[in-house]
Amino acid sequence: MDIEKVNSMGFGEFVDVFGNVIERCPLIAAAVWSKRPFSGLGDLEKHFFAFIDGLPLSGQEGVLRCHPELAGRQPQCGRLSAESQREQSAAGLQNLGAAERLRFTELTAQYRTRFGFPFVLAVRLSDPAAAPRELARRLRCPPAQELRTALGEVKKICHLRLADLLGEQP
Ligand SMILES: NC(=O)NC1=NC(=O)NC1=O
Repeated sequence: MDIEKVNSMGFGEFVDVFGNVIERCPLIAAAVWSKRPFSGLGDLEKHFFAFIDGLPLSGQEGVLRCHPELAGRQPQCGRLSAESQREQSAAGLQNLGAAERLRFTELTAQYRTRFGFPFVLAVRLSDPAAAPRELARRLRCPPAQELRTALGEVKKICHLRLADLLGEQP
C-alpha cells in the first residue's frame, strides 16, 4: 500500500486498517486520521508517537495496559490480536521450556505488581532467550524510567506494524 492510498482513505477505512498498530488503541488511529495527508511512513508514525507522548500519565499507562502479557495465558485462550499472535509466536516465546516459562511468568507478575502495567517488549526486535534477562533488568528500574522504556517498545511495535501495512522494510 502506498502513502497516496493511505491519504485517500476515509475515516472508517483508515481506522479499520491502522486501528491496531498501537495494540487495542483504535482511538489513536482515529485521531491521527485528522493529520492527513502524510508524506510517508516516517510522517505517519510521527503522528502516532506524538499522540502517545501528548497523553497524560494515566493515558500512557492505559496504552501499556492494553497490551497482552508476553507468553501469557491468552495465546491458549486465543484472545490475542492477530498482530500479537503473529509477533509472539514468531518470537518463539510459546516454545519456552516449562522452567523458563515459570520464571518468565513469575517475573511478569512481579513486573505488573511493581509498575501496574504489563511488561512490553518488541519481540520481533529481540532474541527470545534475552526476554527473561531484559525483564529482570527492567524490573529494577525506577517507575518513571520504566514507563519511558515501555512506551519506547510500544513505538517499536507500532513502527514494525506500520512498515508491514505499507509494505516497507521495517
Ligand atoms: N506485552 C508485549 O510485549 N506484547 C507484545 N510484544 C510484541 O512485540 N507483540 C506483542 O503482543
